[in-house]
Order: sequence, then structure tokens, then C-alpha cells
Amino acid sequence: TRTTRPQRLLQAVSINAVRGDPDSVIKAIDHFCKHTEWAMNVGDEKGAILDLVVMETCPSTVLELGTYCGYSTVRITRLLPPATKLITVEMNPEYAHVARQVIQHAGLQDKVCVLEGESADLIPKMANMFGIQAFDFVFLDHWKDHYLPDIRLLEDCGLLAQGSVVLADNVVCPGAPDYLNYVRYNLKYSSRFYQAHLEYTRVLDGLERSEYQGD
Ligand SMILES: O=C(NCCCOCn1ccc2cnccc21)c1cc(-c2ccc(F)cc2)cc(O)c1O
Ligand SMILES: [Mg+2]
Repeated sequence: TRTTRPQRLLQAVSINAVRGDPDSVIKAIDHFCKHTEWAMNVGDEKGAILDLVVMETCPSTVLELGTYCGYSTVRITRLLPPATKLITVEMNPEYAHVARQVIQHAGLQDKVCVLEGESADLIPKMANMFGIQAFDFVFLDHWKDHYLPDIRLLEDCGLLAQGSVVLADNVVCPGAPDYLNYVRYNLKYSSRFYQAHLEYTRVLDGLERSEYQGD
């Protein structure tokens, strides 16, 4: 059987990126997606916004829902100081396997834990699994109709604290209307929209940054 798109993306990384150099991994994936085959990475335009939000948050604990091939995992982790940990959740074992190899190629494997499973099952176990209180930064990039139930679950599990920042990809395309409505009109959040485009296209998309105001 033919290779899968994630396997072809990984091959482009192993051929074109320098081991231990996260920026070359990012560039190799963006080049592959622009010139060879589109893939649903957050991409370079939205990725630059992600970088800025991560840098201004200076998080110690990070959760990502939706690893895919590890592109945004590498983007975020390369900006984190040494003692920090990033937990990323992927439900597709094949994607998770590719992501671990992409993250390893970038030399960031010691700062990342790739968890396989569904967010709804894993979120309630995270406090005990990792001995954490709250996440300083959460990146939502999984099923768009799970953004709302999962941010509610994070609240209920006490995994958001005052100042926690939740950044959501694809709030325009494919879209997460119920999630947007919740974070924009709920006093528990201070929310703002970053207009951009769907990765590697001219289709409108954007990121929503929502800061938890505390209970
Ligand atoms: O669908 C997308 N992402 C989600 C993947 C599955 O995620 C499933 N998944 C991953 C962890 C996880 C944990 N628990 C449950 C489900 C969980 C996604 C889709 C598009 C897109 C836009 C236009 C198109 F024409 C076609 C596709 C763009 C994006 O940037 C995306 O992120
Ligand atoms: Mg996305």
C-alpha cells in the first residue's frame, strides 16, 4: 500500500531538516506543504501568531490537543525554557508515531510527552498523571466540535487558573461557532480574534486567544 501523508511529511523532514534544529524542521514541513502536498499543520502565518502568544505567556505547563505530525508541538516547545513540559494529545496512533519522530528530529523529545487517546478520557487524569495544578497555556487544534466540551472539562477539572491562556486554531475554517460564542460572551474569559488564513491557502481563518479570568 502507498505511504500515508504523514509518512511522506516525515520523509521530507528526515531528508531536508537538520537533526536537533527545530527551525529547520519547521521550514522543511512548510516547504513540503507549500510545494508538494497540503497538510493540516497550523502553518507559517498562523504559526507566527502562535509564537507571539506563547512568548508573551511564558508558560511553564502547556497542553496541546491535536498533535497531528508535531508541527505546532515543535513550534511551541522550541520557545519553552528548559524546565518546562508540553503534553500533547493525539487520538490517531499513526499520527502519534510520526509526531514522535518529527519531535525527535527537532531534538525536543525530552520536553514533550505525546499521549495517545481521546481528550475527554485523558483530561480528567492529567492532574494525577503529571502532578500539575493548572495549565498556563492550552493550544486547541483537534476536532472542532470538541473545543467547547473540552474547555468546559478543563474548567471542571480545575486545570485552568487565573491568567491561563487558551489559543484555538481554525475558529473560522473549518470553524468552531459554539466555542467562539462561549469564550466571547462568558465573563470568565477575555477573548480576542487574530485574523489570518487557512494554512498554505488564501482562505480566511484565524486564531482565538481566550484568557481565563479565574473562578
Ligand atoms: O480537523 C482538523 N484538525 C483535527 C484533526 C483530528 O483531530 C482529532 N483529535 C486529535 C487529538 C484528539 C483528542 N481527542 C479527540 C480527538 C482528537 C483540521 C482541519 C483543517 C481543514 C481545513 C480545511 C479543509 F478543507 C480541510 C481540513 C485544518 C486544520 O488546521 C485542522 O486542525
Ligand atoms: Mg488546525
